[in-house]
Amino acid sequence: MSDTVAPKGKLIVFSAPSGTGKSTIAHRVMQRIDNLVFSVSATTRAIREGEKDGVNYFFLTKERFEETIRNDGFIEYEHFFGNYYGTLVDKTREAVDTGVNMLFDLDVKGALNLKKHFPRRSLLIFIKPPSLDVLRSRLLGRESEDEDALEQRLLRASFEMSHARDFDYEVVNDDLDEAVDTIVTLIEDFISNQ
Ligand SMILES: Nc1ncnc2c1ncn2[C@@H]1O[C@H](COP(=O)(O)OP(=O)(O)OP(=O)(O)O)[C@@H](O)[C@H]1O
Ligand SMILES: Nc1nc2c(ncn2[C@@H]2O[C@H](COP(=O)(O)O)[C@@H](O)[C@H]2O)c(=O)[nH]1
Repeated sequence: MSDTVAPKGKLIVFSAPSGTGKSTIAHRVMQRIDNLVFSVSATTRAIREGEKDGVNYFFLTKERFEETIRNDGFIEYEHFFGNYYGTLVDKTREAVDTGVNMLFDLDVKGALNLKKHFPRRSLLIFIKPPSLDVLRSRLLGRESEDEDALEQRLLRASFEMSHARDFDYEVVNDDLDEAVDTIVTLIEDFISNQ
């Protein structure tokens, strides 16, 4: 898949250490911007309370995920936190070709890979927590992980933070309303100016 045939849709990518608030911000941003559709990734991780298959993720078995890898079904995929996560090629191609703007929530490697496929069509926004202590308390407050899984996520945070400068923009999610306002402006400018 390449960027050279002037596809119409734009790709907006959020990355951040787990627990920073990407999903929370994504939800609010989608309420404010028309023609912006969330890219539903595939994953092998267990479904969380309140999540729905096909809405938050396509929840696949490891075997099904690996079959999809063999069939070149992912634009990008990564393995971390003991699970696979990947962006489905068909869904992305369809959106881009039909002029739909998509919002992605990807780890840093996935974000940088997607940008390689769509260098001019993608906007990478890195969302930072105010501090690692705040990140820990947000993850604790979410009550979605056991202690081991929480420590795994915090350990990976410094790796993710080390790539912040590779992104087009960095935004701190301290005050949620302010972060959302800033990000909405960045996205609206990007969508309208290119
Ligand atoms: N600005 C903020 N101030 C205080 N709490 C926040 C803020 N933004 C998000 N939160 C809370 O932090 C927790 C983590 O947020 P969220 O699930 O959106 O993170 P995430 O980056 O999407 O994590 P993951 O990558 O693990 O999916 C949630 O309980 C959310 O309500
Ligand atoms: N490279 C990719 N990373 C992805 C994708 N979908 C989600 N993610 C990232 O996974 C972590 C953990 O998510 P969680 O739902 O288990 O908390 C998060 O940081 C996402 O950004 C993907 O398709 N590719």
